[in-house]
Amino acid sequence: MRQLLNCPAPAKLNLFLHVTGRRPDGYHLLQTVFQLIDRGDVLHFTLRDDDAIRRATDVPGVPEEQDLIVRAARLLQAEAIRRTGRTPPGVDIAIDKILPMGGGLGGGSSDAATTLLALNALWQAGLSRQELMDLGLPLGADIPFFVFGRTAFAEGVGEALQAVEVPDCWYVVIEPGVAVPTAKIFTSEHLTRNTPLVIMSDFSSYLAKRNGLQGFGRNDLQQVATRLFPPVAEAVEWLGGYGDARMTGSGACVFCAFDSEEQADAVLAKVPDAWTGWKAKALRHHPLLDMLPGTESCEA
Ligand SMILES: C[C@](O)(CO)[C@H](O)COP(=O)(O)OP(=O)(O)OC[C@H]1O[C@@H](n2ccc(N)nc2=O)[C@H](O)[C@@H]1O
Ligand SMILES: Nc1ncnc2c1ncn2[C@@H]1O[C@H](COP(=O)(O)OP(=O)(O)OP(=O)(O)O)[C@@H](O)[C@H]1O
Repeated sequence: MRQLLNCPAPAKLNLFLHVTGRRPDGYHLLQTVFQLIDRGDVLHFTLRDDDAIRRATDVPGVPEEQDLIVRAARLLQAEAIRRTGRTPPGVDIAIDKILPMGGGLGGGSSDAATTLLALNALWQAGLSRQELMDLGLPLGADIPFFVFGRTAFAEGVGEALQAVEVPDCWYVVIEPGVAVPTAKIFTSEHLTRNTPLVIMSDFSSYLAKRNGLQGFGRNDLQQVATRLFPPVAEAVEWLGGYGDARMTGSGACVFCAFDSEEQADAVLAKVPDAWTGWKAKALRHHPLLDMLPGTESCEA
């Protein structure tokens, strides 16, 4: 019987995001804390009788050949052949796309990371977590974090990761209804690229002192995104009435942390109809990691 695996691809929030410099290749040096949350896409992997890799679901605006899921699967297949001399079986990959594209929630990157983790197990390709992170990085700066799979303080372009403890909490997230192209924000002449460096313990001791997530640092991409995309500015302003609301990634989504689910529910009930709003719980680690390395790990 052909093996079917159903695997989660959770979203991330950037609790703060500082742009600290720019590399000669144009990529930006960042400092950020990545937080996984319990909302995301779900991917379904079904092995094939041949060696083809196919996407089984149409994703509007993303041709199959450009889909990060397909590109990640092909990269891993080539690496598995190089290592073992054998071609692993092909796979059909269906996707329940929940996360908005251009939302700053890292949906495409998380899909790609889940593909790497799931196929590495399914194919018994034997790559270590670090090797999967290295393989994913050229496809997207957020992919190593999703493979790493724990709340993390990140530097470099997001690939230098250290696990960090943050308090459990709930988030209200607003989708302002626009898609923000990441490159457009990073290439803006208005972007500040010289935020002073912090060290991880600055963040940790701030949390310990304040006993909560509100207020450390800022998102340096927010000023540019809100100027170019007014609905993002409106969402920041509205949610800011209930706490320290800020944008995740390069936008468009805006979030605010709450200590309890009840507090999150109370704010969610007031979100204007023009926007999509939802709540999510902070995850300490990626749900797939409980399940790996055995393929039996994914919910079948
Ligand atoms: C802003 C973040 O969401 C923070 O988590 C990520 O750094 C963005 O990661 P991503 O969407 O995976 O971005 P990529 O697909 O790697 O890059 C898209 C484009 O954004 C710009 N980019 C991205 C990441 C980075 N550290 N510096 C950049 O300048 C580059 O122009 C790049 O061509
Ligand atoms: N499987 C995929 N899911 C979503 N987007 C994909 C996928 N494959 C490729 N893409 C491309 O990647 C772009 C960014 O999508 P993604 O959902 O990762 O955005 P994002 O949430 O803004 O990410 P980030 O937080 O990393 O900036 C999309 O606009 C799309 O063109």
